[in-house]
Amino acid sequence: MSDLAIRSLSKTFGGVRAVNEVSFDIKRGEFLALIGPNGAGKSTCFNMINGQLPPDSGEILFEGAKLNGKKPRDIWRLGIGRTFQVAATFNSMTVIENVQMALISHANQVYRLWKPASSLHRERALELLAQVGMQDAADRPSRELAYGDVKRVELAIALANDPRLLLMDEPTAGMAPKERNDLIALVKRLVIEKGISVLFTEHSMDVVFAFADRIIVLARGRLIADGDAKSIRDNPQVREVYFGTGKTFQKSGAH
Ligand SMILES: Nc1ncnc2c1ncn2[C@@H]1O[C@H](COP(=O)(O)OP(=O)(O)OP(=O)(O)O)[C@@H](O)[C@H]1O
Repeated sequence: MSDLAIRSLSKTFGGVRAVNEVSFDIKRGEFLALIGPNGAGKSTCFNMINGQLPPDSGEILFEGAKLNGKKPRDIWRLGIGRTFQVAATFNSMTVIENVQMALISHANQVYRLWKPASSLHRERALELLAQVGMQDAADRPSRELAYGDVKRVELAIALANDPRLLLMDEPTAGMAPKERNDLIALVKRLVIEKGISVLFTEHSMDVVFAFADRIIVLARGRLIADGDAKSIRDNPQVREVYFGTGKTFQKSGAH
């Protein structure tokens, strides 16, 4: 069974068909990239899957259960995580406190208990920080972190919820090429180790072609291609969409 099945998903804003009859699947443990030029409908697609935006029509099935109409919190509780822009309180806490907060919140959601102890979940938080290579920064104030390190902590926070599917909308936005590569390599390793599925958008084609198991391409709301790196690179329609907007697959960070 596929983890996530998207069936004929559509969304219109005014006269714009932002997402137009889009269908695709994600299998368990798959690292799937969603690409496409600006305005292709990627964010709209993400926001329908995570419950922020109701679809006009179509179905979203997670492990066979329908997600349409569910609230973001309920979708999150079902095991679909996402990387957020960090919370307003992020800078006022240490790195480990931020991860502990996420663990406390997860425990509260799942077991309905609340124990406001600062030592709570410290061991598990350290484990999560180790998984993203940030254990040595555990007791540093979060406000001192470099941008790439904030992204790693953000990932640890998302993992605190034990997701089976992780949605990452432009996780490397604003990062230098080397940092992008490192973050996506890290996510790929976690995908393999934990057997979770990831749907992500990324503007650097180098990164997408190097790490994604499969790539789906949106253009003007429609899905125009679905395949591995080679088939996408060689797809004439995909090439036209990118060359037509002055973008190439060659440049790192091309957008
Ligand atoms: N809330 C909204 N109201 C009106 N139009 C919207 C809204 N959100 C998106 N759109 C339009 O829908 C289309 C798809 O936008 P979307 O943000 O999903 O594309 P995208 O592929 O994520 O683009 P980008 O790469 O620039 O982030 C665009 O034409 C956009 O202007």
